[in-house]
Amino acid sequence: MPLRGLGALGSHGGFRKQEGQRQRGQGKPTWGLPRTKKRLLWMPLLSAFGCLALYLYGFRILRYLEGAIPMGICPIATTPLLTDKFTGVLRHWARSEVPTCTSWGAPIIWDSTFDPHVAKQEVRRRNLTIGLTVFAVGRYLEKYLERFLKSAEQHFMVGQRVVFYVFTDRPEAVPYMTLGQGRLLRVEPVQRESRWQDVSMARMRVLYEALGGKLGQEADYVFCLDVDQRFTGNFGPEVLADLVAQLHSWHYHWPRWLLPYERDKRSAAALSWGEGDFYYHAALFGGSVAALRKLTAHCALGQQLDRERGIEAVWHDESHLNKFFWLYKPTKLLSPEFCWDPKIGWRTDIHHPRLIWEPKEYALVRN
Ligand SMILES: CC(=O)N[C@H]1[C@@H](OP(=O)(O)OP(=O)(O)OC[C@H]2O[C@@H](n3ccc(=O)[nH]c3=O)[C@H](O)[C@@H]2O)O[C@H](CO)[C@H](O)[C@@H]1O
Ligand SMILES: [Mn+2]
Repeated sequence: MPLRGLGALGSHGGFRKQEGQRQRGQGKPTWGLPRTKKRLLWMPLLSAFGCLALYLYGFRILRYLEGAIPMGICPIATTPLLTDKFTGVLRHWARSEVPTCTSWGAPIIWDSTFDPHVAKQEVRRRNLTIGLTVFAVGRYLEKYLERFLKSAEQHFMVGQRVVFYVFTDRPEAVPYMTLGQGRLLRVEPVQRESRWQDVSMARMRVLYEALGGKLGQEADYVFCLDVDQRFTGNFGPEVLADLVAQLHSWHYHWPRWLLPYERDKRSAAALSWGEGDFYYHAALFGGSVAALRKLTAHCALGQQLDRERGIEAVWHDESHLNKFFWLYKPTKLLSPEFCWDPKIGWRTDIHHPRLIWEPKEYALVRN
């Protein structure tokens, strides 16, 4: 439709100009070509221009408009009751345009709603160690791991005791890193699955085992991340809680019925049409060791049951994670600023992205 509109506008404009010139030139057409030929020339030109504009900007405009879909806000009566174990009283008033709490009373952390120093002191006072797990299997290692780790060393839990766990099929290829005091990196070998979907899903079982072993003994809280991203800003203890879920940057404005949950009732990850709170991103989740043991056990079991039935959830581990968070509500949600895709473009509610997606080069890393 817009193309036809543009074409029509073009030919109309050309016609009007011709009329005007004919008057000034006493009836003689000043342009060399007859009117129909000119129209034939202009129409495809303008249509091609319209197509190009739509291709280049149409998608961005749609994304931009999507940002205007209201997300709802936290009821005033609830806000004073909400304090966070790590950051104390949350400044809900600082972000009155976005929801800062869930219906079950969990805070949603946005930029400016917390005082980072309070959480830092709390972690030191409790002498906590924070784990960060990442998988780099196959070509994901060369493509993403070094930048991920360097950015994590720069921005993740700065000044805290941190243990990085890299799970890989080629431990010898993990780049050497100089780490700050109280920070260490462990490399854990894993088997390489042949399908990328299986690599992604196998993380749940591997993490379950690791949390029951050394990782679970060394760390108090753990964050489990995709490797195809990098930290761009301070990612501190304000994100800590018993069970932490990440709002998916592509879906946080969408109405619930549009969210890409697994709908096939045969799958262990299935959610029916009335179910689901938010759509959570599997590229980042975290919590206490005990809570994550429960989460990873649930997802690994769901994936196993599906495999036995010969089915696979639409978004693999992410579908099972969304089912888990529907059944067991997260105690803290992170705004999309904590895992942002810059491809979406500018949004008024995204003030300070702290972790951003790397460009996806599936052809390079997955095949
Ligand atoms: C928005 C979106 O599309 N999200 C889903 C999509 O994420 P992604 O498209 O982000 O998946 P991905 O390719 O990043 O895979 C997930 C993670 O597994 C690791 N990895 C994966 C494959 C591999 O060969 N080697 C390796 O190391 C790596 O840490 C990677 O970051 O697909 C995943 C796998 O189904 C999950 O369902 C995600 O939730
Ligand atoms: Mn990813």
